[in-house]
Parts: sequence; structure tokens; C-alpha cells
Amino acid sequence: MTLSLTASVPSRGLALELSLAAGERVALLGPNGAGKSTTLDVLAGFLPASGPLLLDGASIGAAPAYRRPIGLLAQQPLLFPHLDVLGNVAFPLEHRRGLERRAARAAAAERLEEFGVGHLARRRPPQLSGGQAQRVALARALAAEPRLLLLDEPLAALDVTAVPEMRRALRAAMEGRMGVVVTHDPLDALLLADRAIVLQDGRIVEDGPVTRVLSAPTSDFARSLLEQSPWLAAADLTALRARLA
Ligand SMILES: Nc1ncnc2c1ncn2[C@@H]1O[C@H](COP(=O)(O)OP(=O)(O)OP(=O)(O)O)[C@@H](O)[C@H]1O
Repeated sequence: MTLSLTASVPSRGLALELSLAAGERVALLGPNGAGKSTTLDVLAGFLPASGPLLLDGASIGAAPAYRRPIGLLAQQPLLFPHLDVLGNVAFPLEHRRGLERRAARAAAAERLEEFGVGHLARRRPPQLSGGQAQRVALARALAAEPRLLLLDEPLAALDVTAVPEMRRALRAAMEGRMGVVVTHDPLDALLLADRAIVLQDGRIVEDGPVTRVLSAPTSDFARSLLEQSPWLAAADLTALRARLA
């Protein structure tokens, strides 16, 4: 399974080429306005790429967002407020995978159990805590078995007590599939990705193994990350990654 994207979005100053190998998980880093969210928008189908977007060699660039085999988890859970939790997770099963309503709801109930939120099935999104809502949103993003998972600062809105558990859930979710995670947190990049790409002004300015980019950066942005987080240089990042896995 591979991904290849050539994107040019002049209105947002984005011009890049990106390839992911099977099972590869990439952290997109860069300053505000560098083009990270725009890149996710292009992959997800909210903005046209203008160049080819190939998944396993097949073009998906013309497919609308809801038809792409791609799951997106944003900083805010963006659950449908008029549906209960079960209805939210059943939605992509019914409308993307084409299951009948009853089958979709049965499969959604299984998914919720898997994510430890089965007891919340009848609640509406406003009755959930931030951490619960984010787990439900992850269950929904994974419901249709996406081949590529996009995470846009998925931990940024959670308090410190909810982060480790959600991070573990995200690691498990990315197992065996390709992933792109936008983050401002070097620890999230280290724990969720194998490779790091640094964007600046809509261009790729650094690309390499995440442990190398964080500990021996070549781009201005990654250097500033290291200055602000000196532990990146002091720690054995490979060992730290394995220990916190
Ligand atoms: N809805 C929009 N309409 C027009 N221009 C936009 C829109 N959203 C972002 N931009 C512009 O596109 C460029 C890339 O922004 P983008 O949001 O992709 O950056 P980012 O790296 O995700 O930034 P941040 O870290 O602040 O989220 C910026 O110049 C931004 O001002």
C-alpha cells in the first residue's frame, strides 16, 4: 500500500510532492501557516490537489471526500450533534461502506466496545467529555477501515490526564496503515510517527527519520523545536520511543 501526492494550491501557497510507503506514519511539522492543514485538506478531498493523488497506484484525486478510503481526526471531534454516539459511528458504515442500517449499527456497537466507549452509545455529543468525544471520533474515523489515517493535532484539545490513553489509542489505530499526523508537539511526533517532514511556506524543507529530524535538525523550524525542547538532544530518542510505546 503506497500513497503519492503532487499538490499545488496556489491560493494557499502550497506546492509539494509527497510519497508514503506501505504502513509509513509521517509527522508534518512546521510553523503556523506553513501548509500542514492544507496538505491534510488536499489528501482528505476538501481541496483539489491539481496534481495526481494515487493510492496503491489508483487515482483517487477526483473522488469526493466521503468516498475516499481515508479517515480524518481533527483537533475538535466534529461529531454530528443531532445523532447519538452509535449513530455517529454507524454513519460512515452506512454511507461509505454501504451497509444496511441495522448491520451498520451492529458493527458500530462493536467498534465502540473495542474503543472502550460502548457504555456511551446512547449519549449525544454534548453529553461527552473532551476525551470521550475524541475516542468516539476516532472510532468513527476508523469505522470504514480507512487505508490512510489523517490526524490534525488530535491531542491538542485534551487535558494532560487524557493524553496518554488517547495517544496509545492513536498508536494502535495507525498500526498497519499509513498515517499523517500534524502536530506542534515533538513528543507526539516521536511517538506517533516514523518519519518527519518539515514544511515552510508551503514547501518541504526537511524530510527524514523522526528521531534524526528531532535530534539533529537541518531546517530552521526543527532547530527551533530542539532549542525549546533540549531533552530531544539529551535523550536516546529510539530508546525513549520504545519505552513509551
Ligand atoms: N480557509 C482559508 N482560506 C484562505 N487561505 C487560507 C485558509 N486557511 C489557511 N489559509 C492560508 O493558507 C496558508 C497555509 O495555512 P495552513 O492552515 O495550511 O497552515 P498550517 O501549517 O496548518 O498552520 P497552523 O499551524 O497555524 O494550523 C496560510 O497562508 C494561511 O493563511
